[in-house]
Amino acid sequence: MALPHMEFRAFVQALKDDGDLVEINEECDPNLEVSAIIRKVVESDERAPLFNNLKGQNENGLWRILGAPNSLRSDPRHRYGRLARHLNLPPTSSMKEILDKMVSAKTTPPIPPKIVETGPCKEFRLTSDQFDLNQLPSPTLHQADGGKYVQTYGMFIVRSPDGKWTNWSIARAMVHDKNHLVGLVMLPQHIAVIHRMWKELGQDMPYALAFGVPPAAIMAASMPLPDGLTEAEYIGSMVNSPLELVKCETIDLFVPSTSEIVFEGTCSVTETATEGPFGEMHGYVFKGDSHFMPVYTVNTITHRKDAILPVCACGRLTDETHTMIGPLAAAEIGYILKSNGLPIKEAFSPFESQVTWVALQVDTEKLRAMKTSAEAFCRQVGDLIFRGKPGATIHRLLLVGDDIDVYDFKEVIWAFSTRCRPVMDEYSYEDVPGFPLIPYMSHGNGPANKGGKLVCDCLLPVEYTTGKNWEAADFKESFPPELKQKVLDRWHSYGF
Ligand SMILES: Cc1cc2c3c(c1C)C(C)(C)C[C@@H](CCc1ccccc1)N3c1c(nc(O)[nH]c1=O)N2C[C@H](O)[C@H](O)[C@H](O)COP(=O)(O)O
Ligand SMILES: [K+]
Repeated sequence: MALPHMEFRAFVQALKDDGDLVEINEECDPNLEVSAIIRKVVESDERAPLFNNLKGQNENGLWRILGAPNSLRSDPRHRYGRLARHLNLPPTSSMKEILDKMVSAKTTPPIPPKIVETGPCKEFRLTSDQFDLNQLPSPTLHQADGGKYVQTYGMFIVRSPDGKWTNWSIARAMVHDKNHLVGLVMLPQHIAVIHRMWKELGQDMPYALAFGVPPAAIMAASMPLPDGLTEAEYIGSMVNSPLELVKCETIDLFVPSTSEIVFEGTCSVTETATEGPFGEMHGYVFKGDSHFMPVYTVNTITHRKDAILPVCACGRLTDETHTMIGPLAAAEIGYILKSNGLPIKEAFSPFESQVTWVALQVDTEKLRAMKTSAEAFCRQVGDLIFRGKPGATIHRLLLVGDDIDVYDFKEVIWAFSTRCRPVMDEYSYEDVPGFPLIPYMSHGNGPANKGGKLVCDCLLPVEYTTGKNWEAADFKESFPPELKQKVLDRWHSYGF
């Protein structure tokens, strides 16, 4: 068996070996019961549930479900262990180490994938008359959802008409009927950019939807990497070995050979159907909130025996939409700012902001050397991020000083609450694209697709000129080192 970051089934085994899996062998109903269990799991950072016995499985075991594939572990020492396993990092890895790994391939040469003849994803093949997506155990995730969201953690594979750019990404999709899905295709996402290219040609867009792909691949699929970049090569470079891909049965695209399940077909560039409502990443489902979205035809399904469908039952904290979308966007945002010469050290999206904020730790010594003003610096950061794609889902950028650990929300909210004077220290952006899925946008007072963004300056004026002129009134900063050491040494003998 391959390594966990390179094969989904090995990844599930690794979770089991870590004691991070609960196998449920009693029959469970994909209509809400499965999702209710997953919801309870992710709201308490419990072990990942593997549903081995679903109502509606077919004779070849199509399909089982793994819930909460990339959510949090309750043990603080292994908090991000499931994310670490996606990248072949130690389960004790910090979020910084995980995100640094995700940007590590920016500076190493791409490693193209290797095409292989066949693979486990080809064990079984079903043509469109041999399956019904409503009969298979497609899960209903929230009672007010508009359909069965079978696609929440699979990877769409689409390619530009000239064949030069193959994009891998996660985008949601629900069952429309026996052989069709309808899915969210929205700009500035690359799946929508490529869909438009096919629309201009007047040709339906070939797609593959691979479930249970190599965990390292699904991480890159969820990251806003640059336009034109082919994730397969990026991931190869990140894991320092070529991904193995196999050709689809009916279209000229390639999928990871160890994928659990592969849907193949075309995405219409003319036909749409109602999509949603869906219990989304910000924690809401608005009744009747559906939109017309493209229809995907599922012509063929290939799969492994007893294949596993990974499912993200998203909503309130903490699931894959929080552990991946915000942090991976923050990683890309941090990289963009640094490569533009700005003095940014770390970037993270706090879960407590429902990943609508990114906190940026500033190297204030370098900042002072810039001899810049707060306004100029904040505008420089805001212009670079809010006018680009990686910032699409982020509505607040918080600039904090060297003393603030952006991976610790207590630190971030302390700096924001005490160093950023409301209005005066905030720089607004009303003329940039907004993220229409945030409730104050989709169901708020202003335009859903435009504006509503801020750069919040949580640096005090002295940090721009002469440097920090305070001591934190806390154990760390308000006592001489030898006294602190004495207290720590004698902590138990005092009686604590
Ligand atoms: C990890 C994850 C990521 C997404 C999504 C999901 C999960 C679990 C859900 C559970 C399927 C929910 C939904 C969140 C909605 C969302 C929309 C647009 C941006 C971010 C989130 N979803 C995406 C969705 N994107 C849509 O366009 N469409 C989607 O439906 N994403 C985010 C998406 O994968 C990232 O933005 C990637 O950067 C996209 O790749 P790209 O930059 O276009 O090459
Ligand atoms: K991507």
